[in-house]
Amino acid sequence: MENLSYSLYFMAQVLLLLIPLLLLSLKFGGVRKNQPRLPPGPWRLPIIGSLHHLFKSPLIHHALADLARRYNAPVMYLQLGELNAVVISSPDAAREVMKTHDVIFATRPLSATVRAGSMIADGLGIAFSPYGERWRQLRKFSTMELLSTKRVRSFRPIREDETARLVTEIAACPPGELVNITIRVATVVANSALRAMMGERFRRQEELLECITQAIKIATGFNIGDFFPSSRLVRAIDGTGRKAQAVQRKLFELVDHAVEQHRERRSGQSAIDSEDEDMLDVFLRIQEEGDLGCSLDVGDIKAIIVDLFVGGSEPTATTIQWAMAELMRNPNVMQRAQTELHCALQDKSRVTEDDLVDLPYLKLIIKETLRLHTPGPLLLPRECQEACEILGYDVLKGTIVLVNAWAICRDPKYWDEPEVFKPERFKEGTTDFMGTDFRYTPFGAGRRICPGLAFSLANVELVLAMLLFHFDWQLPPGVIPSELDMAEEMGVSIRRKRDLYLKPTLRVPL
Ligand code: HEM
Repeated sequence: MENLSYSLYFMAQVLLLLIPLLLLSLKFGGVRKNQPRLPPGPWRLPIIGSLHHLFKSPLIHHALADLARRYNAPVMYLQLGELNAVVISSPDAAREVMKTHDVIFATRPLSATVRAGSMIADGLGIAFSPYGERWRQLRKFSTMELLSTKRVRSFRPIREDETARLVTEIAACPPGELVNITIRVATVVANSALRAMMGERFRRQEELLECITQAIKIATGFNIGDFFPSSRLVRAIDGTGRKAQAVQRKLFELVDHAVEQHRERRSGQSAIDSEDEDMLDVFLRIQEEGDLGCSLDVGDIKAIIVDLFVGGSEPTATTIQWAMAELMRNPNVMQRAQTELHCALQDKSRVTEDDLVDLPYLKLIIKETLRLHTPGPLLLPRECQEACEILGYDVLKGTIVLVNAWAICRDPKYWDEPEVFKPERFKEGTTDFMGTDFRYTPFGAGRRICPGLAFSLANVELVLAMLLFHFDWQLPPGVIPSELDMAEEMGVSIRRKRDLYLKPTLRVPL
């Protein structure tokens, strides 16, 4: 009897507990109907969310491509610490982000590392300025004054001089010696870019390059503080913010120094011919003339120069390095490219930029290289400024959006034999770099598309043409083409993990 009354009492307790739970769940069920329909994604842990899934590969674009495949999710939701993120892995979804809703996604997120750097106090430059009037003015200034076709053409003597120096140095190597292509190419691209930006007069070039290397390491490292922006403790333990600040300060001090050098030179001489101006000259002239329609202070100048140099040099160099590696792995393609060059140049002893127009196959090689080795595999992140829908899924305001252009460029749904290097695939059709074919967006698309396209391609085409015209190339002894190491490593762009060494044989002396 005692047991029975205890059981009744227990059941009554359970019922008493269940009724409110039932009511709550009914209420909760009602709310759920109005809850956002988030895209699918991997399971999450408390606090860190989906972060642990990213550690499955040291290359984040690989890890994200695997997850998107596993969850069959062209639009995939991830909770990265305190941040909401959505990863885009299909051309249709990419079109919605970079075309249909371009304005909503035209701002970039500012990570805790970037916020911590003094960058913000000095000016955000083009890449980090939020979408709006200020960004529009800076972008217009850059595209019309610094990176226009006319301006890029005016840097032609610099490019031809630097590439001629590269050929002379390689030709002077003892016969049979292996040449480190990775370093040679990185140097020629950095020197061309620095001369175009700051002229030949910049005396602290080595210091600047070292500082930029540091900045790249910090910006591309895995900084746990970036995922917990509200936690001072995590940021303090992480310590990246302090390092970023120190490097940024040094970087800006060096650019300040270059600005001073330019000011001194300008004050001591009459107007510089527009053809002879480097980018800093253009900045200072426009600042003096004051006809930009907006203020341009030294902070802006510093931030833009750093943007252009940091954002532009490494992707340009890695494109050339990957192209050389692919040509060594594909001797037929190499032979065809060299035949095209020698036919187009006939008896000439050097390549000039005028010759590049007659090299359609070389241009196909560059396109194919940018497909297989998309330098910015996740483009540059965007931030959702207003809740919206992508392929029927809700994307919340403040969500970080990553477009996995690398995964789309290697997806067999959109490319025939995607892992094979086949420049001919671009022969037919109209796919170009302008971001209108969302299967292929190595330079991004929409309002934020890369403004350095012409500047970059001018370098890639000339350096490649010179290397293939003046030399024949062999792999190191014992390495066969199909076994050439193609491992990747994360930098500002996806670069080769190990340097590429090749043996040159001089074919056409300069
Ligand atoms: C092969 C070489 C290059 C590749 C693959 C590349 C790729 C990209 C990509 C994917 C973006 C983001 C686009 C988006 O969000 O839709 C970007 C932005 C940018 N790139 Fe490049 N880039 C290259 C070279 C350059 C060069 C040479 C410069 C300058 C001299 C440059 C300057 C910039 C700047 C300033 C932005 C930010 C634009 C903005 O936010 O409005 N890039 N680039």
